[in-house]
Amino acid sequence: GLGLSKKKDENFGEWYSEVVVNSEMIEYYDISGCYILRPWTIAIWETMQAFFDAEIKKMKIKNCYFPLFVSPSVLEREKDHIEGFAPEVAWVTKSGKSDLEVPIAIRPTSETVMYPYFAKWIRGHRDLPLKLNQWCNVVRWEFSNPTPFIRSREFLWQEGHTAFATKAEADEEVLEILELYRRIYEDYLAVPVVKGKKSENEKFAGGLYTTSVEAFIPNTGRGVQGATSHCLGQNFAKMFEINFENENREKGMVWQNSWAYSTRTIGVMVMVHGDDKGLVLPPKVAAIQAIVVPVPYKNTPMEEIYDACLKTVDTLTKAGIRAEADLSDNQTPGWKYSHWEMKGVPLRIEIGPKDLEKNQVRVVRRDNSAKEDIPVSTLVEQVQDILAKIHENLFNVAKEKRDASIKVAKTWEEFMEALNQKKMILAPWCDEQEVEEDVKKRTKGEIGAAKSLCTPFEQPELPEGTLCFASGKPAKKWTYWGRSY
Ligand SMILES: O=C1CCCN[C@@H]1CCCn1cnc2cc(F)c(Cl)cc2c1=O
Ligand SMILES: [Mg+2]
Repeated sequence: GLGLSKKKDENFGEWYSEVVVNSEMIEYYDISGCYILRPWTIAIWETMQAFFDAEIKKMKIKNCYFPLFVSPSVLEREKDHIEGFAPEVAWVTKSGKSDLEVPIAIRPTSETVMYPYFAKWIRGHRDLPLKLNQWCNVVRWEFSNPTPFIRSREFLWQEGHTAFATKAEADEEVLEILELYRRIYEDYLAVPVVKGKKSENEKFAGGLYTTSVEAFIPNTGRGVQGATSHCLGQNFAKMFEINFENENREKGMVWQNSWAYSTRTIGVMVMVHGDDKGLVLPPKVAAIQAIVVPVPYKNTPMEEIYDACLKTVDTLTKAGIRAEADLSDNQTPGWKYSHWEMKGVPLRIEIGPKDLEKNQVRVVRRDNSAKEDIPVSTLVEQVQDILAKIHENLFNVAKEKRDASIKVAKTWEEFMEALNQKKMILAPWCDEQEVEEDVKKRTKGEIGAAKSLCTPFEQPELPEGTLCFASGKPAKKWTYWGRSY
């Protein structure tokens, strides 16, 4: 029957799998780590894509499309860039019955695909800045436990690749894009994130520095990297000889960035807002924001009620609200309530005989189950207002839970206690790489080691003489630590 068999606070992993399937977002597939993304998912992806695509167009970034396939010589251009990643590269080795002369890699990311052409297209300073983005899929044959949206062998993303004459321009764009990622999480998905800088250990090895927005899943006590914006410095320019002649005819190498968010964003939203009745959709990304359900009463004529439902949908739609009516005649109202709650529709509007009499509708919120009778005359503005309140409430509840999961630790004991309480830890750190390596070793366990999540741009006061929680050396910064996806 309807309803989840697992509870979020009791069996999170199975609860999550059930929610993404029962809400009709995901269908499992016969190849491990691959999932079918159903329309309920794609509607969310398209809403975020519409926002992000419009924003990067304002920044004069142009969309392009590079091939899925990468030749080995190009992929392996820089040994140290990929040596750690080699095991997750997927290869095409045959066509039909015959072996390919040379196997061809499927892109896991597109630096090595694009940058030989950046070198060809960039000659003089007039060719700069070159700012490209592509919406595509990538394949990484990961072995750690696959999780729909969060960790899959193929996923959808956008990857931006830009080249500038100066570092200052690159630095500025890194943060402009990071702000767009914060807006995707906080303004669309109602998920609070922390903006910060990755450690030398956790940054993109091929780059100069990495910034990210970090989310947190209180139920599992794990951080999750929400999106990344890297400054690549001139490393790839050197590797691929991407240089240009500047105004005074000097040869210079370009300064590059690369940045991405993926369908992982959707998994974070499900984990943060979902409950024991199923998915809870933030209104901005809900394909249906209000579902109208007729409530028949013994012998009242159904036509009147159906007409009122269709009229309500029409009124709301005209006001730009995504509304639909569920007039299916083979399910009871109760069944419909459970079905649309499972799919996370933010608002349900019930219309029965007494609602007709009083020329009102009954509105029920998905986030807090609040019920309210609303006169038809003020329906549009009140529904708009309630949808805004739902977003705000989802964000505030998530932020409270996230903040309650943060513990400040100044000693190793405090750190370990908080880690075992599934917390995200804010600790003073000496910023030494081997100390981070040591933290990973000392926290290794079957549920994974702790690592640095980011050094938040918003730094609390660091009193003189504060010592590193792990090494006891003088601390240089406050950094978030935790287990992660
Ligand atoms: O995160 C982004 C933003 C968008 C463009 N790319 C960068 C860095 C990607 C790192 N990375 C991540 N995963 C990888 C997996 C691989 F198999 C290989 Cl060969 C390389 C990589 C790899 O470089
Ligand atoms: Mg990876």
